[in-house]
Amino acid sequence: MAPTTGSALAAEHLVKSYSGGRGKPPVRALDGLGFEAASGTVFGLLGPNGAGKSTTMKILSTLARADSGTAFVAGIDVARHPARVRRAIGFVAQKPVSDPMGTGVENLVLAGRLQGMRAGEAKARAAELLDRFGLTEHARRQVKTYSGGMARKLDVAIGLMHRPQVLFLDEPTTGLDPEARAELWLELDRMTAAENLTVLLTTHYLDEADRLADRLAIVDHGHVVTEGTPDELKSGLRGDAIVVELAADGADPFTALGAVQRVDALREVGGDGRTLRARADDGAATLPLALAALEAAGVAVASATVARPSLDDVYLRHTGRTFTRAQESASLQTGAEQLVESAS
Ligand SMILES: Nc1ncnc2c1ncn2[C@@H]1O[C@H](COP(=O)(O)OP(=O)(O)OP(=O)(O)O)[C@@H](O)[C@H]1O
Repeated sequence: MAPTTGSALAAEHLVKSYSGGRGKPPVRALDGLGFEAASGTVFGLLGPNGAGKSTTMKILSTLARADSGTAFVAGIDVARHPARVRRAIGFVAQKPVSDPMGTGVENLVLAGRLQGMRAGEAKARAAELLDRFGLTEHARRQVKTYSGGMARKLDVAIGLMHRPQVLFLDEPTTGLDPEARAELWLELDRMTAAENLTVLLTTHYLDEADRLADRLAIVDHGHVVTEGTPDELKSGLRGDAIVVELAADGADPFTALGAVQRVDALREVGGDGRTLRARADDGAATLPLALAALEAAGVAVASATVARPSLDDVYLRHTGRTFTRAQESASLQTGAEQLVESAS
């Protein structure tokens, strides 16, 4: 089926299995995955390791073929016209693509020439991108002397040399320190606005998906479990989280629990030691009621917070486990597979 008009990316019912190797059953990496992303937006695929994000990206960028299902990029069918798709996209892989012995500008110009740009055009575009990513003063240094954040920015610039309509960013900030991540997020914001790009971003960082994506699909076991803007997904959870820490020398937690359970506007009230948790439709309005109930019961409070639901809460709601736990179990599985591999 052709995508909706205005969508730069469209995938429908994608299925892909890999051989499990050595008599093991095949691995079903994608199990009916589908989504659409509007032109000029950043669409995020969020999921723990092994969820199927990279496989989706490989199919959309023509690096792999789906067993079944359809995919369109910039309105072009990836299975029928892979060469046309390749001209329309830029791909920033997890691993660096630049030559560490070359300078920043040499790497960019080479990438442009490989894409068929003339020398003058490639130099002008390289200068423009070096400026956009704040790399102009480092342009003539070898890339091996760059920090992780600078090298990553150069990778993104290389992916943009030929002015693609769609840019694929596979886990762009993995391995960067928090400061470099925050800086790259800012650059990516500016870049999508300036280049009028559609971006497909994969990430296993909840904060990155929240910060960068206009819309998100949460991917688990090869299919999309839920989709929307980060705010839509979080507000779908109905209500803010209220957390109250009781003072160490205050009344006993059972008295405190009983007091807040009597506040009508609070739901899902629970206690864990001296921490009380509850949900409320309007946390800011309900917190004073909870504090008044505690005071009336003679309970001293050390601190109280209201928090909007996080994407971790969204993930928990749709998959039954926290994102951190899913990520840990994926790492454990990978570790176990590596042990089996090295033992056999
Ligand atoms: N070439 C391959 N051969 C066999 N199995 C594969 C291959 N590539 C991926 N897989 C398996 O397919 C599933 C999905 O992998 P994929 O790399 O798409 O997930 P991901 O969400 O991108 O995770 P990561 O962030 O670790 O790359 C995993 O179970 C993975 O082990």
